[in-house]
Amino acid sequence: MASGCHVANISSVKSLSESNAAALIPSYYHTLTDSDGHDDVAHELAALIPIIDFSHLTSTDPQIHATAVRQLGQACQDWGFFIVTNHGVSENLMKDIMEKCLEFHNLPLEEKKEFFSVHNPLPAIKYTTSAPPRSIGENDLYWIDYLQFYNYHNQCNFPNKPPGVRETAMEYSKEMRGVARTLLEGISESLGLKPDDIIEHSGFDYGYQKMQFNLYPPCPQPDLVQGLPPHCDNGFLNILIQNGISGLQVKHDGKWVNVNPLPNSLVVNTGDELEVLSNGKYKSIWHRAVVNEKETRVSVLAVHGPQVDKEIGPAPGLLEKEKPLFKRYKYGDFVPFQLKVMSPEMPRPLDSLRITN
Ligand SMILES: O=C(O)CCC(=O)C(=O)O
Ligand SMILES: [Fe+2]
Repeated sequence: MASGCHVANISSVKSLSESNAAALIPSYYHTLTDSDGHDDVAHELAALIPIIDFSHLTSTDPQIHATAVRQLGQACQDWGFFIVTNHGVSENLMKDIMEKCLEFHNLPLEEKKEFFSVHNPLPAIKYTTSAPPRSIGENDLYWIDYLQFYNYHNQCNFPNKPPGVRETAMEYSKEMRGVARTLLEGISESLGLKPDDIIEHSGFDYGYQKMQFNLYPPCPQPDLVQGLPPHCDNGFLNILIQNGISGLQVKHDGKWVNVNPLPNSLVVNTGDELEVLSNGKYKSIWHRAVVNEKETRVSVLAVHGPQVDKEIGPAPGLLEKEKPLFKRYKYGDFVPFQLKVMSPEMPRPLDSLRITN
């Protein structure tokens, strides 16, 4: 890491936001350029983000199920982003995990610093500030503090503070894995495969899961900064809940679209490994988080991927009829390379896995 890197000297965006020093945001936070600013947001498209009724997907009526599978496939193909309703995850559990997220960020800095890490991209538990999850300390900083923890290889790396977070996070992560599994079965079917094809090929049931507690404090100059820069996520399906404050934007048809929170719904996006397993049909999608002047935005993310030591590639069932567009690779070898800042103008790390001829 460059010695001039600012992130090592910053305690948290939360404390910066709460101090007078925030009145003029330091220039190293100015990452929202004119060409990619708030003006480019296509507000008219927000209402078109697909909504998937999860109860239709799990319906025992074959026709209702088949329609839901078709809608899910269409949503993955057209948007790579969709909102899931009637998912059956308890509202109390969703409320509890959001509260634990906020309680974590409200802990004294000294307590949070136990998990502070800017150097190691994949520690078991990591708290950091200002750096997007895909970088390890650039001089472009972002208006976010976050805690992330991993749950795979039968390891449960859940934090032990604030009190009760462990139990809530364990229950929530189990629920999210279940939702992701059912969605993945539907997606597999939508590709003409057997429901458990993707799950089996990738070792999903023993797969990678990452949880992330994001905090975007109020920002006096929201038009200059970004919470998270444009990026694509790794993994299959990433599930986000948020506290009713807008900020997430998805790139669709070359324009940014606000993903406005719908009460009690889950926001789902497709990640790099779904692009690979679907042999390029369901693209990993660009998104970013912007911030606002008045309110603290909180989001909880659950990322789901293949088994870390498994070699994966386009689903074998698809290759009976088509040529592979991606090389096979071991997921665990690739994850660290995905932890890099990207922009829609740059080739994605995933593109290095493409078969070009
Ligand atoms: O907080 C959000 O709305 C987006 C979070 C996100 O995209 C991420 O953490 O990868
Ligand atoms: Fe993301």
